[in-house]
Amino acid sequence: MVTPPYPKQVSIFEVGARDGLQNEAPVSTSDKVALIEDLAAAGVNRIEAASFVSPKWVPQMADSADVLNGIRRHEGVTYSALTPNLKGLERAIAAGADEVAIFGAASETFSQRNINCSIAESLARFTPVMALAKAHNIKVRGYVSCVLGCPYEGDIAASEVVRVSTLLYQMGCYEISLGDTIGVGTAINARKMVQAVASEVPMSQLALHFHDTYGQALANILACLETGVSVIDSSVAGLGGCPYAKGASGNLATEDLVYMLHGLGIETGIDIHKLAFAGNKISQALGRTNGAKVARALDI
Ligand SMILES: CC(C)(COP(=O)([O-])OP(=O)([O-])OC[C@H]1O[C@@H](n2cnc3c(N)ncnc32)[C@H](O)[C@@H]1OP(=O)([O-])[O-])[C@@H](O)C(=O)NCCC(=O)NCCSC(=O)C[C@@](C)(O)CC(=O)[O-]
Repeated sequence: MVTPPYPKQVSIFEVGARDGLQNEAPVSTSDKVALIEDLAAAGVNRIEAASFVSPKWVPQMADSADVLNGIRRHEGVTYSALTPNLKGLERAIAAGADEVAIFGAASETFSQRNINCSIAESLARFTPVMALAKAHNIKVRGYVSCVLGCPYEGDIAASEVVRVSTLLYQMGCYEISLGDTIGVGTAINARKMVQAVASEVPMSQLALHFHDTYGQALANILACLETGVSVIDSSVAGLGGCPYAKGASGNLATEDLVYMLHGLGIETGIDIHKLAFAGNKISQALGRTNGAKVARALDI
């Protein structure tokens, strides 16, 4: 069923418990723990579970250490955490994160508003984070925000996306996740952006992280799959948004992504019914409807 040039397999990096819940009404630590365990039970093997940022900036993530300490670890599952600086990394190490992520931006203004420093300052701040992570044998992922547009600056030059992605890769990030933070991208632009970054960073080290604000994420991902990219970030139940990007909706819902991929004959290792169960449960805890169209249609 898989027709070249689509990959046979896609690795899904689930960000609902972090990118999703950081921008939802607060839920209890036990609801977060249950979500992460439900995701693992559904076959999700890469889960961003925590964020060791300033609790003053993002109070929803203040209990990240308790979350990581509270989960029963499933074999073969990687539990990841955001770490903006050394203090974040030290907290993540103490809490037993398997891997961490640093996050920069291709937009100066977004960088200032999100992490309170310029792009250059952020890269300097990441250098000791990379060194300490290396000393602890912890893999580091790199995010680049605003790859297809910025809430403050509008269009972002592809050359800037390539520059920041390349610097993070050269610093030692094993994977670069390209964030359409406010979901403004469309298919051809998205594909061109990925191809531009792939001229400097190997395609096998790239991931897509597309928010669905304008309902374009699935189309954009389909267009980008043709480039050979095979890692996709998504958020169960379409949870979340971005605290510094007004109007941004959540990442593409994992249920909708998995449905499309399985329809194309692309393997994910995920049981869509168990996934929808996980999404319904956290949606109930939040008192909102499940944002995944597929989960609503499956009616579990
Ligand atoms: C980066 C900082 C910390 C700089 O924040 P700052 O205020 O410039 O930092 P500071 O070094 O001056 O420290 C100020 C205070 O914060 C504390 N602090 C400092 N660091 C930490 C830490 N790690 N953990 C806990 N506390 C910390 C520090 O100890 C101090 O405490 P005080 O002395 O005032 O009591 C802040 O701006 C911050 O936390 N920003 C995070 C913003 C965030 O989480 N945004 C959302 C995630 S990014 C995203 O969602 C996009 C992504 C990745 O999904 C991709 C996409 O969609 O585009």
